[in-house]
Amino acid sequence: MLTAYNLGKKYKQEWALEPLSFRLERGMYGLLGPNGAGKSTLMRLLAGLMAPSTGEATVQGVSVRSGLQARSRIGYVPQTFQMYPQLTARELLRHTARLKSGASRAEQEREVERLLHSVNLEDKADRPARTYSSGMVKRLGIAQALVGSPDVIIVDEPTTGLDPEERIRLRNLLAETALRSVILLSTHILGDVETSCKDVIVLTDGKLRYNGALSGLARHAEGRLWQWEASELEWRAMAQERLLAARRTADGVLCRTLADAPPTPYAQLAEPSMEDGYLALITERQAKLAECAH
Ligand SMILES: Nc1ncnc2c1ncn2[C@@H]1O[C@H](COP(=O)(O)OP(=O)(O)OP(=O)(O)O)[C@@H](O)[C@H]1O
Repeated sequence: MLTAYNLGKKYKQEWALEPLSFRLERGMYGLLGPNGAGKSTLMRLLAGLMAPSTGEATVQGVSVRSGLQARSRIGYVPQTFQMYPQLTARELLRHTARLKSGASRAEQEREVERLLHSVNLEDKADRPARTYSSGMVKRLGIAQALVGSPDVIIVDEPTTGLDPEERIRLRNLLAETALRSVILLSTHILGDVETSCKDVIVLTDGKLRYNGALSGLARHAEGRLWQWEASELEWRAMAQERLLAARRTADGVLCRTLADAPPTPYAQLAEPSMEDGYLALITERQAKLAECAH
């Protein structure tokens, strides 16, 4: 179990992450938010890599800042995983196993082989990392985070740079791991969250905006999602940035937008998806900021 109690981070006078609290049980959770929302700050705080300005995070009741005891319980994969270029995948995983795992050498070896297989790096396991593609480095990053079967795995943008086959393989590996661990994955790819996570955390401007079931996210766009068919001329005259989607039809362009009132007399309320709900959440905030600025 991963818990945040009043956890927050300030840089000088500014909150990068305003104090927040939550409790995550075993399973896979999506962490969503626009650029600068505070996702990396939250992940680094939860991984114990950064001292909070307030509050604390714990794994199974142990503070994530309590050194070795906590480190073996947490696996973290940063957005860009860096390693010594001359090390091979097998060497890195062996080294990580020695540091993190209390198991016997023979068990550590078995785990290294199992992980190389899981991330499809068996064939390249003895080549130096400098010869790896970015997707292979990403997969190696995931494998090192899984060493020692930690209780919590935090992954920043896990599928960026992976081809579709590898993306599916990785998603399945994380889904299987989520049966026994807490997995928090930050991503800009809503599809990854939709296929893998039951619950989601949304941050905007350093604030916790939503923490709950993925299915509940759509509710934020309910009664505010409008759809109508515009002629091509009307569509060209519209403020395009206000449209969530525009799809050509036989007679014109099918438009969707978020608004408190119908944007045209022909617009009808539409059934929102999780993505519409997410966009409603993050644009609400931007709209309020714009109002304040005027
Ligand atoms: N070292 C730092 N010093 C000052 N401000 C910082 C520092 N690191 C991050 N910030 C600020 O904290 C806020 C949150 O940043 P963070 O990197 O956590 O966002 P993010 O959601 O991960 O963004 P992205 O999706 O772009 O990676 C931003 O306003 C950022 O400018």
